[in-house]
Amino acid sequence: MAILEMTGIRKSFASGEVLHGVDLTVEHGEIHALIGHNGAGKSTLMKILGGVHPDHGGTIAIDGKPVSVRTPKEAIEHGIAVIYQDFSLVPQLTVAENIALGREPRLGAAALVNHKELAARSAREAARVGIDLPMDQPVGRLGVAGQQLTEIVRALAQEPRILVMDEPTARLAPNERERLFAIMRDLAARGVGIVYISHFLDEITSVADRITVLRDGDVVARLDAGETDADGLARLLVGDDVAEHQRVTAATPPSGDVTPALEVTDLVVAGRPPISLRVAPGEIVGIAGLVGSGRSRLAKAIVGATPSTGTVAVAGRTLRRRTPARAARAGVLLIPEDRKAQGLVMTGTVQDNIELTALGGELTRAGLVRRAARRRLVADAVKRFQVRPADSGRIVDTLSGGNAQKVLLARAAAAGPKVLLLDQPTAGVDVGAKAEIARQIEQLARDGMAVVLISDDLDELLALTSRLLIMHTGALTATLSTADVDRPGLLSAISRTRKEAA
Ligand SMILES: Nc1ncnc2c1ncn2[C@@H]1O[C@H](COP(=O)(O)OP(=O)(O)OP(=O)(O)O)[C@@H](O)[C@H]1O
Repeated sequence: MAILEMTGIRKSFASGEVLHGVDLTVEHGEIHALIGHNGAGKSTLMKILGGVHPDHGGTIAIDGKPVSVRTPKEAIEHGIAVIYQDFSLVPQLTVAENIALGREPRLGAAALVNHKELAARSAREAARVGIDLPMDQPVGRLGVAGQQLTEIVRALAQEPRILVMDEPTARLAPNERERLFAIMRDLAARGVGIVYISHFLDEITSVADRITVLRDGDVVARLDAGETDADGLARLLVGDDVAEHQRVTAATPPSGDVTPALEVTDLVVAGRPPISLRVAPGEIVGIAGLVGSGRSRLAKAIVGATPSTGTVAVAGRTLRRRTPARAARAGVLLIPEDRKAQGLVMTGTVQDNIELTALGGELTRAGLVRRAARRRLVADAVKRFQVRPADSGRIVDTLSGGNAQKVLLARAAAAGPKVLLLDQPTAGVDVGAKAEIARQIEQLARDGMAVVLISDDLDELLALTSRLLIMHTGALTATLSTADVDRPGLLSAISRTRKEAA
């Protein structure tokens, strides 16, 4: 008997019905992948299972018995744990406190939390699944990968019978991903039913047992993982004409003596060795490394979002007293990894968000044509980055995760900076849109923008960049010419630097 059966699930929002009678069955010990394009309805279906959207049609049965899952608490009582795509952590609380959230050990009958017991128990729960985390740090200070791992430990600590993971690897580096797969296989071997959402199609064919494909709120295919490969899945997802992962002619940096768009000299961040780098106008430079290698931190330091010493020059002019606002005015923009905390105003419309950075530019001075010009600019950005629905009046919080990510990119492009620092720009974006975003990044470079691309997606780095910088524990350990390296070569460069530094 199946551990989970969702039957005829329907769900509507004010904008209309987004799930049109979806069936999903998961067996004991099965890893079941749920895939589909951005906005297909995957997260909505899993939020229903997690008790977040009580008003839905259809039924849910566990071990053949119909159950009511109308609140998150009911979901937990039925042994359902859901790891959401955009985290539900409390940034001010420590890692240990977040892991124990809602399950805090009490001191006697009093309402006081037993902090000592809490810290010890959370550490035990993390150790049991082989995840190493700084237990007494506020979770808001961790990078996105650390936050993702905290969510995973928290979910596993509930010892769920049904575990849902909504894009758990979108923000993890390759080594962390492998660890998570080992955990998943182990849980499955113990009979847990796992629903796994991911846009990494090659991961899916290797880790999942069965696959359900959603398109616009309908199930369009159900198959065994062994029946297909990543290309086959890509075709199922978006039709026949996609799945281009080949090299998009990497932008060639202009030859001769051009002033670099970005010149970083002896940048020292958190006491690590000084870093210098130059990026020419029209060049795309990639930064690869493991989680914790200091890539995001370097990007933040360049725009002054984190303290550093050394100099940063944009188009030959040194930035004085670096802050993100000054850096943006000088023409260098960072699109951070954490779209919710640092990137987007979730309660604002798509229009509001895109204007936010585009303002301050020429549009504010354009007098009468201002409003019309703005509207055109936003509509153009929405179209270019394939935001769905293509409605600039939509509140960002009601977009699917991948579409929110596209708004962030559209906004950056609309601002027209000289230098764009992109930190994991396609995390959570489906294959079709990914290829389109790659084309847009390429186009921005062709138009003369310098791009620094931080990514865990090695194929993306290989397809788009002309040079690759490898980082490890805050230091720049190698520079490779992309033309001279392939995927295995890049992987080994990333892990080699780890051994050398150890
Ligand atoms: N709170 C909401 N209000 C209105 N519409 C919503 C809300 N939440 C989701 N939607 C809409 O429901 C549809 C399905 O979204 P959902 O987040 O389930 O997609 P998804 O398949 O998980 O996409 P992604 O891969 O981008 O995460 C989208 O059109 C989205 O805009």
